[in-house]
Amino acid sequence: MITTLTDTTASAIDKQMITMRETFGENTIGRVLTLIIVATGEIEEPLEAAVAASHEHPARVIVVDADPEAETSGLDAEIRVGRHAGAGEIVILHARGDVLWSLDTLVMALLLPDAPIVTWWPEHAPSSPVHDVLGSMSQRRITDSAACADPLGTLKRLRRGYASGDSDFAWARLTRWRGLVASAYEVPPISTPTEVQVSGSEGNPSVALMAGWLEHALGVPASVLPPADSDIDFRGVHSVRLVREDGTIELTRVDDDSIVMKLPGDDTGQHVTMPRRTLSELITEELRRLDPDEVYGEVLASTYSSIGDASTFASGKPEPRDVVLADAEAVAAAAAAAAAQQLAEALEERPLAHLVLTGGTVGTLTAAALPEALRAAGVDAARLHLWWGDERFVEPDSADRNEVAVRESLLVPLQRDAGLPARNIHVMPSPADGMSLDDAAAWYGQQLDQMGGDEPFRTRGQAFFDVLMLGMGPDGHIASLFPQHPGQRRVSASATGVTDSPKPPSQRISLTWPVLNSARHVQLLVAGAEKAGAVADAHGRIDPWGVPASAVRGLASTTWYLDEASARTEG
Ligand SMILES: O=C1O[C@H](COP(=O)(O)O)[C@@H](O)[C@H](O)[C@H]1O
Repeated sequence: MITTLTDTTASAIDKQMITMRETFGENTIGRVLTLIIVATGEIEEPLEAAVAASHEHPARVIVVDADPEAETSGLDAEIRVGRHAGAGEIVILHARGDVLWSLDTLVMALLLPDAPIVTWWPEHAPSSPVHDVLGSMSQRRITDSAACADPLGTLKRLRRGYASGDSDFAWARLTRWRGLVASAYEVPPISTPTEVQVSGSEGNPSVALMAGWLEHALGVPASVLPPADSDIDFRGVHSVRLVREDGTIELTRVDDDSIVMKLPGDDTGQHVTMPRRTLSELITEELRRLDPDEVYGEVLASTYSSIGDASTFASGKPEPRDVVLADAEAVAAAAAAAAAQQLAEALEERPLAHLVLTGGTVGTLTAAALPEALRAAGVDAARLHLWWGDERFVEPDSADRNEVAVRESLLVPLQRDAGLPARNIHVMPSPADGMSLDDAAAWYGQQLDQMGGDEPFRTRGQAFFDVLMLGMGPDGHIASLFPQHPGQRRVSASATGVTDSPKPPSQRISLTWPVLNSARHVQLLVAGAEKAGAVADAHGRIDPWGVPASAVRGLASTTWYLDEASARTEG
């Protein structure tokens, strides 16, 4: 039985499910878990797999089909029970616009009480599943890097954002391979291989993980080679070779259903049935074990042990340019006019535009110049969203707050005179919101992830913010990312709590490198001779650890708005 609800709510969905269950005489007692599937449009294939898995793991399946691009807001739902839902029950949520803001509350209202929660992203893996708004409520988080646009890039991002409880189908596809390799290896006399080779399709994450696993387990470097027979479509791993003193162990996939295993001294080899695994087999296996797969985490970490270089987020983008003006007021006026123009252009292309504000002396002056600049550029403020690059974690009305510094000059006039909705002003939390610093940062990061989708924050090809304004301290810090400060190492979440800030107040919230590097246009707003040294340093190579201001770039442009004093280099 399938029922459709249009423009509905969580409580209406819940009521309808109870009615349908009563009609069918079913109860939820037999359901062992809630499976959340996050998809965009392509829901039938994962749904079919989940229905198949439900025979072994009766589940409530909640499919979240989110459309952040929709111009209207609303929620439609489809409820499937009985033969359309296998041994489970299915709720499909088609969420648009503002509804995405309350996705967590919406899904929470539909969870099975006291049952484990698993979230599965069949495509578009978030970089840090545990920080995703739905991932954060789940014990188990399943991605499929092979189904993403850039599989190896995705795997690296997942490594950055890994938390215990994450798993990926590129790893699950190796379970049988790993079993066979281990049993072949254990045939006596056991000796450490001198050479390890994995061949498979280029850019395939299972191939990378197989090589990583062998290196991790055997302590021998594994080389990755293309498949010997390039005419055959070898998805994933084609062969594994362990060269030992007594001969070579070789396992080679010969077709979709089998592999040939050769042991030292056996040139013919034996056929072993090992069919490629279907999506339903993969999800069924994942649901079988809800405890964390720590080996996956270890292999992921050792495969990409050197991923930590924040400079990768800024590299490959257009070189910055300088605009030098007489003084701080002129800098603020020019930057505000340019930002207004860029926002107007953004609104010609998209329904909403996103501006990130900054604290600091010139940032505050620029914000004060914005209402007039936006009016002159014809920007519809009702379609603007305002964010902050950083905030001091102090009481909400403290003069130390970056938001307080622009309240009267920007926020009040834009709301009063230009129709900026209060809900579009995304103020960072303060201690009065009742959260710890870390929870407040995580909360803000989730607001961003929810609004922007996770993908734009981690890739070089897309942007979420239209204009990002940044002040810079004399030490070269931007937002609250300070030179040589451990706070800037956190890149898995969108926002981070910073303690022991070298500049008071000591507790702050800051956007992180990948998010700061997700803007179309970046403006650095600087004035004062005391900043000339940092300006010169930041114009050198990209060096996030030493000179944070060097490591943020926009996809379309990065402009340094400087007064003459800060632009002056000695000699
Ligand atoms: O503490 C901060 O400082 C920087 C730079 O401020 P400035 O007064 O030297 O211009 C600012 O960009 C940041 O938002 C703020 O929190």
